[in-house]
Amino acid sequence: MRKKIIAGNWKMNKTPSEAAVLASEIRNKISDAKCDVVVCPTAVCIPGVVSALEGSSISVGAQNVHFKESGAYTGELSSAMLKDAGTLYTIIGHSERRQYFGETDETVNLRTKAAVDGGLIPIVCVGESLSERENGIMPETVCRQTKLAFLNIQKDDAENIIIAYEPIWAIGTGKTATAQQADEVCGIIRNTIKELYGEDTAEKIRIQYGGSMNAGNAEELLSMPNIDGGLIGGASLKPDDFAAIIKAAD
Ligand SMILES: O=C[C@H](O)COP(=O)(O)O
Repeated sequence: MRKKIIAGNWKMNKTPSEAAVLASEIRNKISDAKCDVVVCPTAVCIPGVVSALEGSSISVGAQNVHFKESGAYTGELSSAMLKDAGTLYTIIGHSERRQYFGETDETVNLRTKAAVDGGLIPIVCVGESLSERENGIMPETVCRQTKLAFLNIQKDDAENIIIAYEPIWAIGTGKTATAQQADEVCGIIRNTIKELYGEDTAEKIRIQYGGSMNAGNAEELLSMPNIDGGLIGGASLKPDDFAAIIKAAD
């Protein structure tokens, strides 16, 4: 039985002081979660959020990580920096990074390796666009993204990586994949992991769904056999809604 994992991606929202308040509000609402809970604020908010959540069971994640350890990479953050600041997870390859910041399957793989080597748990995002789905190449897209993200990742490390399936057409649109659609794709991703590492790894790895998950639809999505959690955008900024999603996961 895989433990569910609910992660909030706060994206480019909240100032450091607002983020610390939000973290405290969330902490007050979910003291007894049975699933893993993660919040991912912007990098500048990490120290305040880490301190607001100190002593709680909620972990902090980053929204990205660079693949080099240090050097002339203006504006970037290494695994070591994030780890030292108190983060345990990092999102990698979110579709917004792929769409607006030139993220490729190759850089997603480099970042994934750097995160693993630096002791961070990657949350690797994959997902098809609407036109890929409509043209019948959704399976090819998610298989390719998954295979390339895991290139040169050892089996022992692979099983700890989290994969987030996020159909681009469902992100921030209010248009959720049906539970059946989401489960089907998470199953395709799990099969890809089985091809790469074998059945035991495929059974252990956790696959989240992300894309307009909210308090109303979380229970159905999270009850599906291949969905092990959620990567939540908008609803993770509302403590009551985020708490309701965590309750649905428990
Ligand atoms: O990382 C989170 C996803 O992009 C989902 O965002 P959303 O819940 O606002 O649709």
